[in-house]
Amino acid sequence: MAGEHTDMKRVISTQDAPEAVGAYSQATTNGNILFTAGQIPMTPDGDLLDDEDITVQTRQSLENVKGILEEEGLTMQNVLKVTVFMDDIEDFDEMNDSYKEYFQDNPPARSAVEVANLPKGVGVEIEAIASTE
Ligand SMILES: C=C(N)C(=O)O
Repeated sequence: MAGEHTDMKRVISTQDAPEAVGAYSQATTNGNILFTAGQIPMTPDGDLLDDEDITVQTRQSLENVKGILEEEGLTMQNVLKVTVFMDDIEDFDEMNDSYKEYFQDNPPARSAVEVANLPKGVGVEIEAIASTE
């Protein structure tokens, strides 16, 4: 039947990424595809790295993405699409250098954009869409 849904939405929760700082889940999946929330440079213990340079902030954001994927038995190789939000596009090269550490071969599609402000005053926020297969 058209519009029939066979896979239910499921919320993913892990201690390997920071708790949500607002009304959202760390990630959701329907069993085929997984969406992470935008990950900011906050450690799983809740330490905010907003004063660190973009290299460090990018690494922590991606460590959080990685932690969420690992909760589901996935790796960064499962990632299909990434969106990187920065509060200053001049940070692009620095962000990209750290980013490359996580996606060496066949990197996912990506959009990288400057936005006016990010939650908690951080410099970067990164979200990912991954295949669960
Ligand atoms: C940090 C977020 N992902 C949010 O506030 O939606």
